Amino acid sequence: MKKPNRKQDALDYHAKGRPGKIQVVPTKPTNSQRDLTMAYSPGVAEPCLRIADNTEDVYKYTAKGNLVAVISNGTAVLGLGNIGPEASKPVMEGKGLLFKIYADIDVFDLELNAKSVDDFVNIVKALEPTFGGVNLEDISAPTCFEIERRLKAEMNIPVMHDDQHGTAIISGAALMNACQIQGKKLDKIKMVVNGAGAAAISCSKMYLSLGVKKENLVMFDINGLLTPDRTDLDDIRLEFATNRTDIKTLAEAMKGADVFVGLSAGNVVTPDMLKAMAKNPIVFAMANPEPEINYDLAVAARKDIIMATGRSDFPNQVNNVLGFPYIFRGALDVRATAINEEMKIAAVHAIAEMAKKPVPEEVNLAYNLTNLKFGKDYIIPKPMDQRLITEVSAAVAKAAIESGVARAVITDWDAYAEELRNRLGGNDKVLRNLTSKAKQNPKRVVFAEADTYKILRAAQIVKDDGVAQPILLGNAEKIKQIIRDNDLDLDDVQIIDPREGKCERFEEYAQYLYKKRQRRGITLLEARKAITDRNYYGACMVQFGEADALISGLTKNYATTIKPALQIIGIMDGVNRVAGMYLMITPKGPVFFGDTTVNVDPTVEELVDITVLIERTVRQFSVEPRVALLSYSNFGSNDGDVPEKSRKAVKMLHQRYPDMIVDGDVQANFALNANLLADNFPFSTLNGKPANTLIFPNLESGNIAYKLLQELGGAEAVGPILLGMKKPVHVLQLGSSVREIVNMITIAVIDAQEKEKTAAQTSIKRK
Ligand SMILES: NC(=O)C1=CN([C@@H]2O[C@H](COP(=O)(O)OP(=O)(O)OC[C@H]3O[C@@H](n4cnc5c(N)ncnc54)[C@H](OP(=O)(O)O)[C@@H]3O)[C@@H](O)[C@H]2O)C=CC1
Ligand SMILES: CC(=O)C(=O)O
Ligand SMILES: [Mg+2]
Repeated sequence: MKKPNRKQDALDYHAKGRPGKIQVVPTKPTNSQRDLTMAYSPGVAEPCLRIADNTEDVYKYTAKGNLVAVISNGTAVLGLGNIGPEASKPVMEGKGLLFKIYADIDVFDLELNAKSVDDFVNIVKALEPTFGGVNLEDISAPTCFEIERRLKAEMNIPVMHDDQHGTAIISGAALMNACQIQGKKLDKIKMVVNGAGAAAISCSKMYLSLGVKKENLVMFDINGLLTPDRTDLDDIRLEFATNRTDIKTLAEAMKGADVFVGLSAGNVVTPDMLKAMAKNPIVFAMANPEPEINYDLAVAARKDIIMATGRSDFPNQVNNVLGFPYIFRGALDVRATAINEEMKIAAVHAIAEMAKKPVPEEVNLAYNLTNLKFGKDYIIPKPMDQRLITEVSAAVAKAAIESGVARAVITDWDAYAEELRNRLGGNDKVLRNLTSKAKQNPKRVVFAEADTYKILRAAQIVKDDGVAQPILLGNAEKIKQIIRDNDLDLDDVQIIDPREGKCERFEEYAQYLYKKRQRRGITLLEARKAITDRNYYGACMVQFGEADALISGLTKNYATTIKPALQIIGIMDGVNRVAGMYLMITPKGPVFFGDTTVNVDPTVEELVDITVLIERTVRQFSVEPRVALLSYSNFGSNDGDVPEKSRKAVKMLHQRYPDMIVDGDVQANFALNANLLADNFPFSTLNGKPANTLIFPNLESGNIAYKLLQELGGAEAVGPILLGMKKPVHVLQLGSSVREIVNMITIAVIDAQEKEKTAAQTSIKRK
């Protein structure tokens, strides 16, 4: 089978749109002359003078306190080696991205042309006024040890070489837990460490401090076993030299070993080596991107193994990503002058303990798993576990205070935990959760416009990700040509050409349409012609259970696309109309908008129907709906047909659905600002939190609002999500991007899952 072109995907991911992965975003208003006067000269002079009087005020008036420098010279980039500072930049930008999404820390990545210790140290030291902390990254041993030692001694902000200490913390926690599960004692285990670089040395020191005995640890570098008689070793490595004379090779060392730790290079360990290890072995193959031994090979070699890698695509990802965002978060929040041993050990224990607690459902969902629990395949928490920020950052901050390196004190730990949770926002999380939900039960999705590159590209992505099984409708030759021209891996995907005589279901579908519409003026001839239209054919496939969902609309207008689906499939029982909704991913979090696509000027009853449809669907996305019916007035403050309509609809909703959190008429700013609402309208049933579901009084306002937000507010629009159809049909916006199509396919799969669930419940009730 042809391999999907993932290398090209990775290149496109970095190159498309604005090149790279991060940008700088102003945090203050900049929209008037007055704003600019304050942001720059003359207003900026005021904070300058305050800071000149009291240097500590730099934390008060600038971004320093939340700004970390990720600094590398490119000499040991992942396991790729000394590839230079420019080539290390994607990794450092990636690290910046992770700092931001996991701990809301801003990062400048700095790639230095500085190989010698002196050059490197002088540059970084001079940067102290700018940053709240320094994360050294991918600097090779032994230079990295001296660089870090000097910077820690000579700087007054936290400095941490993450490959050393981040890795030591995470793998230390993993080792403690793995030993507990395998019934091994840290002070008894026999350990083989492959690699004697930054990560391996520092991890080994951590293991010794956790109880591993030095005489039970042997270490290898590229030239073999570290022994005292080797003349090429510096003092740091000589510390791990062994006097054992019975072993020379890695294979020999592995015989009877309890634990293998790899921080070296990919594919240097064989299944036979694992077979020679002691009972219940522990293998951490942490080289990136290729582990020392492939995960599948390792678990095939030993049934009793605990196997971990640095990668996210296998169980037990032992990777420093689990630590650095939260360690720096805790250190910054108490303005620590250093990241000391106490803070590191606190992080080890916080991470290890977290793995033993029950796993929140959203973590299972995020990883497409059903029952993650402490055990061989779950020795440490998953990177997407949102408890990490509260558990690890708080533990680190506490240890900083207790060990005397904090310059700020936290007393209200509950408030701090809430502050940490609020830092996470909820944006990409919603999309990630939707993808995970879709992957749990992928569905067959038929594409009416499969003869376009964008659709095929999206089909490739959802197929690769296990979100959906695509079915391609269209001219088979043309589709195959596009697949070939673009090196796509869709050869094994079903292609159907709906032209007469080219597919077996054609006549059956034509007869079905004819029967449904014969009293609405259609002839059999016309029905046959209609079925050659892929929107009719696709709708029939869904109606007849040959596909679970239909996606169309990329090249045709909305009305043309939706009409065949309405004729063939029709609307849901108990529902009076269809409606359209968008999930808007805004800088302040996700908000649902409706009706944005179908009903031009709904009556009060229609507005009630639309609200109910939307409220139910929002629930299906695992979000508790808080619904506001918007207008230009607040709870009767203005007369007019529009506010009157929203008001009446809310009254009916309150009567018919007393449990629904819904209110209106209300202006958008009040609906979205909980404080403003509480101050002015304390009686509102929306009080407490901002609304997350906005119902517009008519199509005009809904459509204009979402398009404005998309174009001017930088929001991502996921949709239009068509609600109320009997079976899943979703209509793309004309000219949607591949990302938008992928999002819609995900929505369609979830829709199919939910409809399947409802059908099953209905059939149980009937029985
Ligand atoms: N999972 C995680 O979180 C992390 C993983 N890593 C991974 O660990 C590896 C090392 O990183 P780092 O310590 O920063 O880099 P360094 O360059 O500092 O160290 C690499 C070490 O590996 C040794 N080595 C290379 N090839 C072999 C081999 N075939 N057999 C034995 N030893 C070998 C080198 O030997 P010599 O000294 O003789 O050159 C050196 O001691 C990388 O693959 C990196 O991706 C690093 C940090 C975190
Ligand atoms: C994960 C990491 O920091 C590395 O592989 O270098
Ligand atoms: Mg690294």
